[in-house]
Amino acid sequence: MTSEDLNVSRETFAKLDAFVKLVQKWTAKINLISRQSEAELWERHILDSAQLFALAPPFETWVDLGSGGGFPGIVVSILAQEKSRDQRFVLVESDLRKGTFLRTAIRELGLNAKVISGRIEEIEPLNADVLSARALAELDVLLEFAERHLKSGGTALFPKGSLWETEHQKARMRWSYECDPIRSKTNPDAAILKIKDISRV
Ligand SMILES: C[S@@+](CC[C@H](N)C(=O)[O-])C[C@H]1O[C@@H](n2cnc3c(N)ncnc32)[C@H](O)[C@@H]1O
Repeated sequence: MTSEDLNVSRETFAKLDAFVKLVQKWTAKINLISRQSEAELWERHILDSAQLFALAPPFETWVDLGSGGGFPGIVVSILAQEKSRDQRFVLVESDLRKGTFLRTAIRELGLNAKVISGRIEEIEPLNADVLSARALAELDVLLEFAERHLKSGGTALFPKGSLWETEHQKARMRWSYECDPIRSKTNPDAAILKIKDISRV
C-alpha cells in the first residue's frame, strides 16, 4: 500500500504506518485483530476504515462505538489531521486493555481524540455529528445506539457485510430511517450504510 493508493500525504501515510506497527506490537499480547500479514492488515482494516472518512458530512464530533483496535476510530482521526485541527473524536470501548492501547495510540500519534472506557448503553449520550460502528452488532441494535448517541440531524456510518440487506429489512420493522448504501471498496458484496433521520416506527 502507498500514500497514492490512499490518496493521502506522506505525513499521513507515515502516521498510518506507525499505527499499523503499534497494532502489530500490541496484538501479540492482547489480540486486537486476528493474526495476519501486514499487507492484509492494510487492506482489511486500514483501507476498509479509511473509506468511511470520505463519506462523512462536515462535522465537529465523530463518535466511534466499540473501537476495539482503533477501527475505524484511530484511522479516521489520523486522516482528519490532514484537513482540520478542530475535529474531535470520541472512541467508546468497554474492554480496559483495548482502552489502554487506544490511549497509547492517541498519545504517540498526537491525535485529537479521547477514549471512554464504558458500555455504550450506559454512558451519557455523546451528541455525535457522525457516528460509526464496525463489526459491533446487527443494524437493529446499532440504531438503538444511534438513538442514544447521535445528534438530531447527524449521520451514522455503519460498514456492513454481504448480509446488509437482510439486516436492513429486519431493522425496518422497528425503525424508520433514510439509508444510502455505498458499495465497499474492499468487498464488492459489502456496503457502508449512510443513515440519517432515525426514529422508532
Ligand atoms: C468485534 S470488535 C470490533 C472492533 C473494531 N470496531 C473493528 O472493526 O475491528 C467489537 C468491540 O466492541 C467492544 N464492545 C462490545 N460491546 C460493547 C459495549 N456494549 N460497549 C462498549 N464496547 C463494546 C468490544 O470490547 C470489542 O472491542
